[in-house]
Amino acid sequence: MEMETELRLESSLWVGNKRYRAVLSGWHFNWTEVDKKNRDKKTISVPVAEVVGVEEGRVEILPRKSVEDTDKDFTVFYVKRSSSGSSYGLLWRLGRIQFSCPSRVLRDQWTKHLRTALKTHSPLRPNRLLVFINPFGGKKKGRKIYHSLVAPLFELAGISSHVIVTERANQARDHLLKKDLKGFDGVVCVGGDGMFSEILHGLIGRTQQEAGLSENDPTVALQPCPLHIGIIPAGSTDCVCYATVGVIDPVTSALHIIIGDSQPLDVCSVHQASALMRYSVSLLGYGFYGDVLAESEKHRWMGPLRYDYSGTMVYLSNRSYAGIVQYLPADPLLSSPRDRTRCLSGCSVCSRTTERLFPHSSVYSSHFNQFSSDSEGEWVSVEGRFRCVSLTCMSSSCPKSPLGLSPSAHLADGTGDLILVWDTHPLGFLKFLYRHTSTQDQFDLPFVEVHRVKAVRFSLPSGKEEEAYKETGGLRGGIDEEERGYIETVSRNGSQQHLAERDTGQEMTNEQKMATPFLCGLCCSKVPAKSVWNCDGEILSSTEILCRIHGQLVRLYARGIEEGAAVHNCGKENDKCQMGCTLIK
Ligand SMILES: Nc1ncnc2c1ncn2[C@@H]1O[C@H](COP(=O)(O)OP(=O)(O)OP(=O)(O)O)[C@@H](O)[C@H]1O
Ligand SMILES: CCCCCCCCCCCCC/C=C/[C@@H](O)[C@H](CO)NC(C)=O
Ligand SMILES: [Ca+2]
Repeated sequence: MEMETELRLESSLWVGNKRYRAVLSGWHFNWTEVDKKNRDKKTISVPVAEVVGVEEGRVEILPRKSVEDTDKDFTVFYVKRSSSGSSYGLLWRLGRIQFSCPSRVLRDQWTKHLRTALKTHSPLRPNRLLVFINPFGGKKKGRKIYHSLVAPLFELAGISSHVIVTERANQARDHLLKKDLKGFDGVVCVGGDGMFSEILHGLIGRTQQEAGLSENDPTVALQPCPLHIGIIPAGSTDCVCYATVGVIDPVTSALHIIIGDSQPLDVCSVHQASALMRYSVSLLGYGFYGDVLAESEKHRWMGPLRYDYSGTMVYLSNRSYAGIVQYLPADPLLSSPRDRTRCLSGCSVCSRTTERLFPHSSVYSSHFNQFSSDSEGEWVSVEGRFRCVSLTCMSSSCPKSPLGLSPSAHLADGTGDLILVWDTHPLGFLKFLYRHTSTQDQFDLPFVEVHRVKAVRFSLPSGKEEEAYKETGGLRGGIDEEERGYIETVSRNGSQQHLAERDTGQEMTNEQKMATPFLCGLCCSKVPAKSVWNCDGEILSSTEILCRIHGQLVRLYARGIEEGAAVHNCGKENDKCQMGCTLIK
């Protein structure tokens, strides 16, 4: 046995009847079979940060925990990447190896050193977690997913959890706003994007309350949240999980939580006049995405299928909406939404942002304010008719769209991508939508623009707030056979020239809007002149809004998409792909 520094340990160990040389040194723990011929020798190397737990004896945890406590054995549990990769990121599974030592003293040395190394190399591992389970999310399997797949792993890792199964919407948010959170290292939500949004609002709100900051003021530099958020996917849409982990898999997410991975995330605050409306991370969408959400709310009984049904109905309704979009461009020298890069684990663009936002290396101290009224002069303004206006702080990849709404967007660069889809022929818009499902560039279309931004304002052309319906006079968006929209030609240069044709009608209440059937633009004559905003799956009650991106406002137990993960055109798992698809790195 050799022991150089406190954290280096090397000795012979047995696994079954085979002898191994095991080494704990620096950041790695590895073991190599010794009696093999050189060319067959294989070393298994596990980063210490990915060791899940070390137990005395021969331990199994599945189907239930069993311990055979022999005094010369110990078991190491670690993160093992699954060979059957998934559609985007890598699946993580629990690896296990049982070692036998020549003596009890050596066994105790190994367990002690490994445990000390774990603490040293992953300081953000949680000890105590607050867990909220939405029992009604997705296929209503939240409780089962947590208790059968996640809780045994937390127990193995020595994490104590306080579990709350919610009984009403917003219970988790209210708890985080009001109750004592002392002693918790993080908050875990078991549910979908809606449940994540509750946690996000609760934690951001609580942090600002404690810092004495007003969430309503869009110019205030909000305080980053000290508690990490873990997402165990169990919803209908788990876009935030997919875009930050690369796979929708409760075990993978639980392992990221256990080892204390830390992924900062940009958050967009949405204001009306000087009041905060909501926060968004994945999609703030007006037009198509707002209409799909409003329509889908009427068909909740369909479950997750309601989005496909509503998407088709809204597409057929063939709508476009007038609006004025103003945006504050981000520094084009730092990155671009068209640079065809991808934000992967350890992304250098996001790391540089961390250095810029937190120059004194303490994430929770001086947060640099990226946004001030000095930037007022730099706003760019465009006006016209849009199929959709979308703002996303990250790629927003999801199983339906493996590369996402904006494939080169960054999780934590302090910016969002503003996607403007000008009015166009229905087939052009279908092409745009379809490209989200493949590797084809959805921005390489003449009626689409994408801008990397720090803030956005949206307003209706004068008079539009009072107008609700537009007489279409038949085919809309089909007047000009060109793909580039007919309205775009008169209004996209930012000169704020108003549309030649004005919408007419009167303002509807929200309830009326929700009750309005989606009328088909091909055969019906009246459609509403205003859409609604879809804010991460919630409908906003205002149309005219101001949005501001707050760089790295929250941290998730995740690490972004790991390099080497593959994406299939077909969106299927590697081993199930039947289409001979191209792999995209
Ligand atoms: N006990 C509860 N009863 C009713 N609603 C709840 C409860 N707990 C949480 N919610 C609400 O349910 C909404 C949807 O939850 P979640 O995101 O987990 O599931 P989902 O199936 O993905 O939903 P959606 O697709 O509608 O976003 C959330 O906005 C949350 O506020
Ligand atoms: C002809 C094929 C058309 C396919 C169109 C695919 C477009 C997919 C783009 C999906 C982006 C999802 C972004 C995430 C949004 C979430 O915030 C939100 C809440 O869960 N989900 C929805 C559906 O609004
Ligand atoms: Ca971003």
